[in-house]
Amino acid sequence: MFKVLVSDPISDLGIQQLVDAQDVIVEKKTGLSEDELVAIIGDYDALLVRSQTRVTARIMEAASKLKVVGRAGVGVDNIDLNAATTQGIIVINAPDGNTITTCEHTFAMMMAVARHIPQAYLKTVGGEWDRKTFLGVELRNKVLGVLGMGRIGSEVAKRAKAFGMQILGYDPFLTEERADKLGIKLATVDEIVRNADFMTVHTPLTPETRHMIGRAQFEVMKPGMRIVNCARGGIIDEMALVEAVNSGIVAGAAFDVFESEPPAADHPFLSNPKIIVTPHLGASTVEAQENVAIDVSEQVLHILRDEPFMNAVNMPPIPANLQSKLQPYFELGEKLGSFIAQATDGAVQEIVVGYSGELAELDTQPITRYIVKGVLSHHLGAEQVNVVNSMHLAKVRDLNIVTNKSHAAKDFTNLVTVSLRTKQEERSVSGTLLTGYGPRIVSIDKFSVDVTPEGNLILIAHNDKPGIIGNVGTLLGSNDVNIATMQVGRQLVGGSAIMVLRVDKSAPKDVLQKITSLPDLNNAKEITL
Ligand SMILES: NC(=O)C1=CN([C@@H]2O[C@H](COP(=O)(O)OP(=O)(O)OC[C@H]3O[C@@H](n4cnc5c(N)ncnc54)[C@H](O)[C@@H]3O)[C@@H](O)[C@H]2O)C=CC1
Ligand SMILES: O=C(O)CCC(=O)C(=O)O
Repeated sequence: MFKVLVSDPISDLGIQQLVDAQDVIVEKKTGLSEDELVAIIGDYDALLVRSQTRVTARIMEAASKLKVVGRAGVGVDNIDLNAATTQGIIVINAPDGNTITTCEHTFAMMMAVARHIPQAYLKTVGGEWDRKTFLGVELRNKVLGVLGMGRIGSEVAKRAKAFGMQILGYDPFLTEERADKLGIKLATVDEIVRNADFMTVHTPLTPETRHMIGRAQFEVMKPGMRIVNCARGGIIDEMALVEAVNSGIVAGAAFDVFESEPPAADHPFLSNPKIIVTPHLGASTVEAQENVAIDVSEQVLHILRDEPFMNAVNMPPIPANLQSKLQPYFELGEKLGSFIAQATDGAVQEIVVGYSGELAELDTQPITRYIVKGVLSHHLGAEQVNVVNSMHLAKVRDLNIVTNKSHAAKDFTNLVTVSLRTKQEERSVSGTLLTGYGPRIVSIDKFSVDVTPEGNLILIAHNDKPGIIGNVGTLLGSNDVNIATMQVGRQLVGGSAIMVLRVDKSAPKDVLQKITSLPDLNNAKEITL
């Protein structure tokens, strides 16, 4: 008999299939503290949560029988995925079930902020009949900027068209072809903030999206913008938003999510008359809660019964017969994928993976999954992508993945090459495993290098001229960024060249910009591995 613990309020109808299963006992215990969960989790084979329960490393460590944690929803930021992977616990989510509901909440928020509905309601129930203060704006003919054109963002864009809005969309995976299909215009973040009348964010919270709308964006924003966040707190810098509202740049904002939830009683959003808020209700409809609970219950049953399952968000089992041969290449593959994703500009259209040497004899698909994971994690957030779902995520984004094999591996026993093709450019990186030294990057584009793929790197494209290395070193040094190692690659004296620096700490963005504007320097990118 399998025991399933439901530790958050989850739709009864949604978990009915678990309750009805002959081989499952379901127990509902909500509102437990971490200590209480640690004390009882050892009895259970599966744990079902929404977003309240924080499934911490301590809980995972105490979960001696636990096979699966099921998240009835999308975001898994309340679950320690690394701890789950370490303990061999599969984490699954229900990515599709609350898309429409959250999209509709976004619209509810957009309309509420356009027409001051919460503020007008409060006055009216307070006994005032104020028909002057709440002059709103129409959505029709307005420009809506959508940052993040995944499941929810795409549905928002579809509905916005029905309201007669023009839509500008930005997403690292949005190509012009897909934008055309959706009837929207592909734009940059900068174009969106300068031109949109309304803006809504639908990205995960990742190091890249944290504060993607901050002071710099508010400074150039079209005055009178109205902003909605029904995705994750922190994508928009809360304090910068309050300043922009107070200075009149932002006419109104509607937030369902906060950097810290619940927000403190003195959080400035809660007393600002131009900012309306809801307590993370994006997914809170009868339908969505049923959908996500049905989806997650179905997959939990499959996992408990050792049947094929979907929607895993952490590490899957590795094919046993190949494990010892392939495993050393998993880390290399993921790092090469991450490296090239960070080095390349534009929406990714194709990943070409080349295996040469002895590797060409093996089924290298598991390595490819790690490579694709590395590429996608940079844009989708590390907690969303894993080796189970990386190929699927690539497929739904129309990303072409091509694998080439060759027995010749130049000077190496094995060589893995990852090339990324975007609308703007094509770049490639090759790596190998050096016995006794581990993963190494041995070429970038056409240049030979020898770089250990870890830590903070700065990749610079420049012309091979005297004094460049000194100029870069001086600039970094004067900004307190210490260079640990340096590699330079060139083909011809005086021709194009690259420089790869390992630095002891991340270089501030403005320092990278200054490097790019040095004479004979073409660009500088920070790459974190
Ligand atoms: N308020 C609520 O109750 C709910 C919130 N959510 C949140 O909504 C967000 C979106 O969810 P889905 O659409 O289901 O996810 P999704 O994974 O389908 O879409 C996210 C999109 O963001 C894009 N993205 C990543 N980095 C970006 C960047 N720097 N700039 C622009 N786009 C970027 C990705 O390429 C992806 O297409 C997530 O944060 C999710 O946790 C989801 C459901 C309910
Ligand atoms: O369970 C909830 O209500 C939160 C939903 C959410 O934020 C998500 O699915 O990412």
